[in-house]
Amino acid sequence: MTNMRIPRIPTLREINIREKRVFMRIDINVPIDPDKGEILDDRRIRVHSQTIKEIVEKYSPALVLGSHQGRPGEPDFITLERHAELLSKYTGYDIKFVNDVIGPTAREAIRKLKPGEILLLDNLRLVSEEVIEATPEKQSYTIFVRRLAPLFDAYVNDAFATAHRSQPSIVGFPLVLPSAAGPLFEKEIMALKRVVESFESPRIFVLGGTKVRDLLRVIENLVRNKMADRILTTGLLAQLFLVAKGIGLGKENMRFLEEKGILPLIPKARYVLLMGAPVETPIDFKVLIDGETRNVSIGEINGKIMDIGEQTTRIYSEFIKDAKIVVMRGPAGVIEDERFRNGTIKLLDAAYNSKAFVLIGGGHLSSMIDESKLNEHIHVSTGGNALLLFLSGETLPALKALELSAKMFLG
Ligand SMILES: Nc1ncnc2c1ncn2[C@@H]1O[C@H](COP(=O)(O)OP(=O)(O)O)[C@@H](O)[C@H]1O
Ligand SMILES: O=C(OP(=O)(O)O)[C@H](O)COP(=O)(O)O
Repeated sequence: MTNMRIPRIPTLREINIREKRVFMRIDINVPIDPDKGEILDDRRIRVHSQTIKEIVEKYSPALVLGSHQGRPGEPDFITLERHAELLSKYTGYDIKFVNDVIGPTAREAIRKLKPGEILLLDNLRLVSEEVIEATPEKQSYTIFVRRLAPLFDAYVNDAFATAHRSQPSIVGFPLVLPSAAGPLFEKEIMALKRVVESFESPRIFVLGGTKVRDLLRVIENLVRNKMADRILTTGLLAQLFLVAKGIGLGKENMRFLEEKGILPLIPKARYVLLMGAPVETPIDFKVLIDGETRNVSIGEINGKIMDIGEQTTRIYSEFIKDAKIVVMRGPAGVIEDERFRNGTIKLLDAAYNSKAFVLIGGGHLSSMIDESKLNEHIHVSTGGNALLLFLSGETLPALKALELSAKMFLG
């Protein structure tokens, strides 16, 4: 058991939304093809469709949905028209769409909505206030919240993947309306609780990908909170730890790590090792050399590291198979190239076949999941950074706002 505290969050069982007017924040922010503007992966839309259906069937509210998509100025900042079509397809309900957020057209559409009907507002980040982060108190006074809140009886936050943002649609409404976490948010928290509050061991963290700075922060907290028995490193994180241990990776990989801004993190990596972080590093890699792939042991690395090697994959898989808790975040290799997916696929296979409770987070890793192999022991989180920050011991603003809301409205 760790000493992390999870705030008490109000759920839909504690507020009344039956046939009420409800604003529900969801996160259907999905990868978009930068040239065509098309949705590349709709997993988040499919997952949210489940909970939307659940809520409508159970409570029949006049349900208004809000989500962001991308960030202003980025190619993935698009309107939500196509998202509404997909939500209709996956829920089987006619989900109305309004190309407005807080203006007269949106407010009229919200007023007209009847119990049992569903409306999706346009991209919430079309309102400039939505991209500013501030305290819940401050956000509750934004024009965004003041325009919309009077039209609703309750607020529901089902956007776990945005729980680390202190934006009006996440933290402003809970201070002015009776609020609760939605079913998906609750499910995500239950899965995280299982990891942070469990006594079961061994607990294995399989950390890879490229977000090395964030991962070091996570590891530091894992050590402080005594949460991990082993941390199996892959991706660029593994390369950093090997360099920190004084193992040469060859010029090409060192140049790559330098370009990615990873070398300045060496002192921090040495610090977490000295703190006693149970970090394991690969003993071999799949490399790309003169257009050819080769499996090489550390100590004789030549070429660009692209994936963990066969021996490492085998040994890591054994650890995963014997674990009681497994948390996986970030792919083991350059999965965009199918020649370098083997490590990631095999580690996921070990997780499907283990008896452990498995928590999988992050977009790239989730895109490698074989959905036919999932079972009740595996939780695929919609969260990326939210999950990571939570596991690293930080208080997520969405949780804090819901906790404040419970004190204000539920006593
Ligand atoms: N050895 C490696 N060299 C370069 N990139 C890597 C390596 N291993 C993994 N990656 C990259 O990591 C990226 C995904 O990492 P990240 O964004 O942290 O994952 P997620 O989307 O799950 O949060 C992929 O684009 C993949 O190519
Ligand atoms: O995709 C998201 O987070 P993620 O990149 O951590 O998975 C959320 O929708 C938050 O988006 P943001 O990082 O633009 O605030």
